[in-house]
Amino acid sequence: MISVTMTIAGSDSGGGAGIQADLKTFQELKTFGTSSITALTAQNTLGVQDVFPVEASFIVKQINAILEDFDVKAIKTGMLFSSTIIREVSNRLKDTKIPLIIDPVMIAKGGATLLQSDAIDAMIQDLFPIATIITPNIPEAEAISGIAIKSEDDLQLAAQKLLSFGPQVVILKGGHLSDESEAIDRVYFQDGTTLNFTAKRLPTKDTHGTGCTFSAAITAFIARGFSIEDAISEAKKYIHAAISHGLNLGHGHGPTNHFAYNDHVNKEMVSNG
Ligand SMILES: Nc1ncnc2c1ncn2[C@@H]1O[C@H](COP(=O)(O)OP(=O)(O)OP(=O)(O)O)[C@@H](O)[C@H]1O
Ligand SMILES: Cc1ncc(CO)c(N)n1
Repeated sequence: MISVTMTIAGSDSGGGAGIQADLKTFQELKTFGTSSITALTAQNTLGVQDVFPVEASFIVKQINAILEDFDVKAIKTGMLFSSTIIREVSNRLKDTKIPLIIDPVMIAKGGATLLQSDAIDAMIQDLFPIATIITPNIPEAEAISGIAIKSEDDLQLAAQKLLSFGPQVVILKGGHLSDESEAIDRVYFQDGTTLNFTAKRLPTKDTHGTGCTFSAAITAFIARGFSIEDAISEAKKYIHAAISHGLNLGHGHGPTNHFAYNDHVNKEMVSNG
């Protein structure tokens, strides 16, 4: 039977990030995607024009509607916007035992605020202790850990600090470390194990929604029963293919190509998984 996935995130009217990226990824990875929308954004490849948050109680109503009807196998969160939303969502999820992947979305590529600055504490206190995986990029890891990341040693320190907040696994996405020819994602487990997932850095401006897509792909593979390590490895292939076969749409940071994994990478993995 097909596995059910859920995303709790904001809507991107431009279709490249947020709920839209998540549902496209869930679909391409052969899971049945459901969603609880936390905020509307008026957004395109050039930036975010406005944000309209949804009432926290209505976000929980959407989650209830899904969980009361479906056997959800994995959940991801994206844009959560406020401390009230974070508290209500974590309160609803804390006893579910469903694997939870948290993409701690804070700022859009154009600079718009997708998480109010006073909401970081709520994320640390309420959401990270119940997380299976958190997937910060470098600026997010810096804001959450309070450690400026300029070197490999800083990365280690920040990762240890993030692990101390309680998630089982921390993925530090290297997409934002400058002058590297490789896009390295470093994975840290509570038992001290670390793994690096490396791919060639692709020279493109069309990276709108890469973080959303990567965490949604991890969520889909976990829902289908992959181990955490295999889910990350395969999600890295999904996002790399999606960036390399860009669609050249819009006038700013264009969206990635969700068809690329099945068209160019996956030959039998999806039917076997
Ligand atoms: N130019 C690139 N070439 C190859 N891989 C990339 C590139 N940019 C990002 N990635 C990969 O895409 C994934 C998402 O990382 P990224 O750092 O872009 O997330 P993010 O900053 O959270 O994205 P967003 O701005 O959508 O929130 C990671 O696996 C990262 O290594
Ligand atoms: C709704 C939404 N969520 C996440 C991101 C981060 O890419 C974005 N730009 N918009």
